[in-house]
Amino acid sequence: MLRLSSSDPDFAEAFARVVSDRRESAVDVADDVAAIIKAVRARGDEALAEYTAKFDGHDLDVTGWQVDAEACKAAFDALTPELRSALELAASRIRAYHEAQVPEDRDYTDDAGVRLGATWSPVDAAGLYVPGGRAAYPSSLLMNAIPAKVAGVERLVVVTPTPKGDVNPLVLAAAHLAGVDEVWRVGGAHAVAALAYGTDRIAPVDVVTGPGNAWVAEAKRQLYGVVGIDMVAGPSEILVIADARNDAHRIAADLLSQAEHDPTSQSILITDDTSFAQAVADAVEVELSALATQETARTSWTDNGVIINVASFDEAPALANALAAEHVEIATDDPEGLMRSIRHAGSVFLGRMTPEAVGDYVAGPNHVLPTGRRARFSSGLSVLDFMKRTSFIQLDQAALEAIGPAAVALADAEGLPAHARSISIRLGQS
Ligand SMILES: NC(=O)c1ccc[n+]([C@@H]2O[C@H](COP(=O)([O-])OP(=O)(O)OC[C@H]3O[C@@H](n4cnc5c(N)ncnc54)[C@H](O)[C@@H]3O)[C@@H](O)[C@H]2O)c1
Ligand SMILES: N[C@H](CO)Cc1c[nH]c[nH+]1
Ligand SMILES: [Zn+2]
Repeated sequence: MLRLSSSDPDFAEAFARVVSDRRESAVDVADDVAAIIKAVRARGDEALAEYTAKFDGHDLDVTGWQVDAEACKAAFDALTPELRSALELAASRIRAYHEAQVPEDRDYTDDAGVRLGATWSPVDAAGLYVPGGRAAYPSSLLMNAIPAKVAGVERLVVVTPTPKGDVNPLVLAAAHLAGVDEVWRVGGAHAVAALAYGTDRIAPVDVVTGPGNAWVAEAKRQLYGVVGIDMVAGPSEILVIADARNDAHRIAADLLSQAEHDPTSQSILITDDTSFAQAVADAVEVELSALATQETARTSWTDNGVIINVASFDEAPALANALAAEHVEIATDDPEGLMRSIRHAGSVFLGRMTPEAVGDYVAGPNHVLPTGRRARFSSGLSVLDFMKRTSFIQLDQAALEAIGPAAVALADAEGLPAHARSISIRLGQS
């Protein structure tokens, strides 16, 4: 864990290193991922089976490539009442939030008499990546599938790794609840490549969404263009801005909630109180020792944890904007005031009673969020990621007379006479 203070003479340099040393660039997987994609494109299911044996330790021909709808329903029916109502609460809150994102078509006629507008339509098929390496993620299944359903996507295809061949029943139950059409027991970069190019078994999709580790995130990045993607959602990260009025153990728990995802996850604390900084550092050690995920969380905290002391929270927005973290928790007296100055963040959690983890499961907004500073230019998964917009234009003679001559002039200026002619021929000009 790195301790920094904004009053240190070399702070700017040290902080710049924190900003640039993001995990996805630190873990250099681009070449490995390119080779995996090439193999899946060339050898399809054969390559999928090989990588699954290598990374997940099971033989797909023995354990089965796909989980059928009956097995998903059976898993749902077998849920304890407590888990069933938790899953249903999560699903209904996620659905309500995303239903409000459905865009409206536009259709209007402007002053020149030109009819203009746009219609929204869903993609035909969506590939939903549900992580499953170190932990299983039924919550990510809901976060992927519900907005896709709300958008009106017809074919929902889940890929998820099942290490050692063990399928997580809650993932299957969530697939049943969300109305997923196919569940394939493959994960990693190879699963993303299969969704993009298709194989003999898996028909290709139009868009691949969802979170994953460095290999999954890099595969989506490399395959963008072959297939649509939501954004690059890699190893989790959290920035907590907290004052000394917080309980140190609560803040430590928040930092570790993201550290436990992945050894390359990152947790950062910004505080204006040196004693509180030390109290949180000590509390992290205590909280760590009680975690079943201790090994991963400890590696993440040791390698990528940062505590930054600032003289005043006025310094925090500039630091937060440079970090552009996936999650920003603001546990200060005026969280709203700080949020207004933070422009680059995947999702913001306001106040002392809003731990990030509540957003991971049941708050409603999507937990699939950009990492690796990509909140500078991208947003969390939404209904719009499963839709595209088609504009339309309609003119009559009067409208063409009104705006056509300008188009003719521009076409002539561009040296494109056929363009000019296709307009002028309708204006009665030769
Ligand atoms: N940003 C977000 O919105 C968000 C949301 C949820 C989870 N996450 C992240 O998802 C990730 C889940 O990771 P996970 O590992 O548990 O599951 P995962 O499903 O993302 O990855 C596991 C798969 O990675 C592949 N893999 C592992 N080692 C490999 C190697 N050396 N070479 C090639 N491929 C390899 C294997 O196929 C394995 O099945 C975490 O990093 C977590 O932080 C991010
Ligand atoms: N924090 C993750 C996004 O980075 C989402 C998640 C799912 N389950 C638990 N957490
Ligand atoms: Zn989480």
